Formats: sequence, C-alpha cells, structure tokens
Amino acid sequence: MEISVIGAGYVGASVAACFADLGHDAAVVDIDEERVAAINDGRSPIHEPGLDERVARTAGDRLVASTAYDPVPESDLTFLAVQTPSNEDGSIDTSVAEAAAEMTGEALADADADDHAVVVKSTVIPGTTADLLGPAVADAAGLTVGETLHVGVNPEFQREGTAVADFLDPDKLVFGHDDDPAVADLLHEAYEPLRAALDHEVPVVDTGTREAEMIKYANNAFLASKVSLANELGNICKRYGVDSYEVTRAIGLDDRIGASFLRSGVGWGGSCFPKDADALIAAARAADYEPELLQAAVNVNDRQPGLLLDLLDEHVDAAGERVAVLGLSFKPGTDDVRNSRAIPVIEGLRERGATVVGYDPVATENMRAVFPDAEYADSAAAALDGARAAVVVTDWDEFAALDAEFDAMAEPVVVDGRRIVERREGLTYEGLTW
Ligand SMILES: NC(=O)C1=CN([C@@H]2O[C@H](COP(=O)(O)OP(=O)(O)OC[C@H]3O[C@@H](n4cnc5c(N)ncnc54)[C@H](O)[C@@H]3O)[C@@H](O)[C@H]2O)C=CC1
Ligand SMILES: O=C(O)[C@H]1O[C@H](OP(=O)(O)OP(=O)(O)OC[C@H]2O[C@@H](n3ccc(=O)[nH]c3=O)[C@H](O)[C@@H]2O)[C@H](O)[C@@H](O)[C@@H]1O
Repeated sequence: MEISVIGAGYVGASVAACFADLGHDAAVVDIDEERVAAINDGRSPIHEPGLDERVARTAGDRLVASTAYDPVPESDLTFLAVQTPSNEDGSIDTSVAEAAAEMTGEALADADADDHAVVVKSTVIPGTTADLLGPAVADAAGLTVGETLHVGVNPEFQREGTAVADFLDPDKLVFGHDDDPAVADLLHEAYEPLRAALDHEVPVVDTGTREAEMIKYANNAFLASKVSLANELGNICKRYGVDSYEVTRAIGLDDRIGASFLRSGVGWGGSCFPKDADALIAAARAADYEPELLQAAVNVNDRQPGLLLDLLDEHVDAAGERVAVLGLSFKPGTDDVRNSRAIPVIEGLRERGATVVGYDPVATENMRAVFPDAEYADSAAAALDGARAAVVVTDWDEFAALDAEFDAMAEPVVVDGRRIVERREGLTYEGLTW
C-alpha cells in the first residue's frame, strides 16, 4: 500500500524505512531539508542500528522523502510522527502536531481528495487526536471525520538504539479508532507484512483513540516509575552496604515484576520519559487530580545526578581539577543527548570549578552543541589521561573493558553511575546505588 509519514525523525524515519523494506511504498515528508536530502541520498538521518541499510536498500524506489506534502493525497494512509515537546510548565506542546495536521489537510484540499485516513503516531495526551488533530485535518481538507476522513492512533513503542528491531518485532500493536472500521482495516493492512514475517503472533489491541493515546503514556510512565523505584531501593541499599543489583536480580525473578528496567543508577533521560512524565502530570493537574506517585518518580530521578556528584565530593575536591565524563548520550546505542543525565552532571562539575573532558563513542558532536566550550576526547583513554577523577554516566559496553586506561589518571577515583566499570582493584571506586 501507499503510506505517507509526516516527520522524518527518530520515529518517522525508522517507520517509513521499515514499511518500505517490508514492501510498502513509503513517502516521508519533513520540513528539515537535510533530513530529506539524507534519505534521498540513501542515508539514514539519524544514528540507529539497521536503519542505514534499510534506507540505502529502499531509497529512490519504495522510499522517497520530500519537503512537499504532495505524497499525502497520493497515499492510502498518513502517519503523523512529528515532535510533541514540552511547554515551560511541562504540559504537552501540540503546536507542531497541529501545524502538521493543518498542512496535511491543506495538501488533501489542494488535491481535491474526497477520502483519506490519518493516524497519529506522535505521543499525545488523551483526546488530542479526536478533539484537536482530527478536526484540524478535516477542517483544512474540507472532509468529515468518521465519514470521509478516517482518524486513528497508532502509538510507537520503539526504543532509541533498537528502533528498527523494536518496530519489526513489537510486543503489541495498538490500533486506536473511534467506531471507524476503515482505520482498523488500513492499519491491519499496513502491518500485515510485518506480522507475516514473524514466527509468532503479535497481539493487536483494537481500542478507542483516547485509550490508545493513554496506553502510550501509561507504558512510559510505568517504565520510568519502575526505574525510579529501583533507584530509590538502590539509594537505600547504598546506605546499608547492600548490593542492590543482587536485590533487583532476585526480585526480577518474580514474573509479576520482571527483570527489565530495574538497573539503578544515575537515572532516566531521553526525548520521551522526561517529556511524557511531565505531560501526563500536567494533564492530570489540568483535570484537578494530583499525580503524587508520578511526581515522586520524577523527583527521585531528578535527584540522582546530584547524588552521583555528592559521592565524587566525598573523594575529590573537583575545583580546578580535570574530571573525565564517560558517556554523553542518554543511553548506549544512540547519539541522542536529549535530557541525557550527562547534562546535569557536567553542569554540576562546572559549578564545582572542574575542567570537564567528555567522551562518548557517538554522541560527542551532539553534546558539543550543548556545551561548546567543554573539552572532548576521542577515546576513553584520552579522557582518563591525567584526570583527577572519572564519572561514568552512560553504560556503553566499551567502558566495561577499561582497565589499564585507569592507570593514566592523575588519581584513580571512579564514580560509576551505571554499574558498567568492571575493574575495581587499584581504583577508589564508588557505585552510585550499590
Ligand atoms: N524518539 C523516540 O524514540 C520515540 C518518540 N515517540 C514520539 O514520536 C514523536 C516524534 O518523536 P521523534 O521522532 O523523536 O521527533 P524528532 O524531533 O526526532 O522528529 C520529528 C520530525 O518532524 C519534523 N517536522 C516537524 N514539523 C513538521 C511539519 N509540519 N511537517 C513535516 N515535518 C515536520 C521535524 O523536522 C523532525 O524531523 C513524539 O511525539 C515522540 O514522543 C514515540 C516513540 C519513540
Ligand atoms: O516514547 C519513547 O520515546 C520511548 O521511550 C523509551 O525508550 P527510550 O527512551 O528510547 O530508551 P529506554 O531504553 O527506555 O531508556 C530510557 C532511559 O531509562 C534509563 N534506564 C533504562 C532501563 C533501566 O533499567 N535503567 C535506566 O536507568 C536509560 O538509561 C535511559 O536514560 C521506552 O522504552 C520506549 O518504549 C518508548 O517508545
């Protein structure tokens, strides 16, 4: 089928390239000319394992990119995958999504389209699709929701660093529509080749648009809260000399808990956990409900970088000293530094008067945009050379192999925020939550 995707970012580029690789014709529309040019040159506009090869394989054939919306009326189904950032107060800023919806509707009007389907993939607060985005498309297109404009919600659950793998082998598919079977049919058609390629069934949750929107927030809120509880338990364990990783390994054996998302440390970052937690909290308050537990999960998370630096302070007066920051991305496998825990850690080190030298396998250039006057090394060894201390903020596998590199430090003080450094002997080593 002909699919159009509005937004060629972490979600839109992955979704469009995967749909094309599965045999659909996918057109991705973005106002960012560089992202469009990259895709048409056969290059992924973002760093995601497996994406470059899929873009290279399909670009110019099943995958095309453009800044113009012309492909929209030509397609059977349009996904909206633009960003939904936070307002100052943490509430969702839907202005970008609204603009994309209007531009989608205008493209449909320009082509005199008499029928179309638009599915929201962006993460939006319950009611946004039915009350705001669907009507915005319909008004601009001169179509009628539920009759000539079929509106749905299909949230994305991919993680950065494993976006392609997650998209191609999801644990569920969520199709939200409000008594409009045409949307469900089109979504089932879109995902049919994906499901056919798997040797196991993927459960499909056919539900309302509001439920689908909330499923996305609930998924992220639960995962973020689970990590915050692991961090809270880890902070207590640290004060009782208990290895929290032994504790979480054991409780993870309870199938009501599960082993994942129990790795305590310097906390969660990224483009979505912080944004989505804040948006859900703001939405709850807007509905006169105080989300105590969600706010506590955010508070615990916000405290972890400071606790990491408090541990450093116990061993080193960082003022005037060179401190290595190992890991700049918000998680391994990605170059994304949005809300990376390295940002408050670097800020805290600079407040202490330290000279920061950062290293990351792929995210350095993105962090240089945040801290242009910080020093960056092109290897962990170079960052550690002569450093008075090192703080580990991202659990890149390569940090587990570091050993002799620590010998070049002015003083071997290592504060590990991610339980990744293997070597302990000869180091003054502190684990944040173990
Ligand atoms: N980043 C992730 O791993 C995931 C993100 N999401 C959600 O998906 C949505 C998109 O997130 P990302 O892909 O990370 O955002 P992004 O910022 O990486 O990409 C959004 C893209 O949309 C483009 N855009 C903005 N307005 C446009 C318009 N009017 N017409 C055409 N293109 C336009 C931007 O130029 C940008 O390239 C957000 O709601 C996010 O919460 C959901 C699951 C995973
Ligand atoms: O909506 C989104 O954008 C996505 O947000 C998260 O994916 P992502 O943020 O890419 O990465 P995660 O692997 O979830 O990690 C999020 C943060 O939690 C931290 N984390 C994760 C797991 C853990 O055990 N401990 C922990 O501190 C990571 O370091 C990272 O900073 C969700 O896992 C995805 O399902 C969702 O689609």
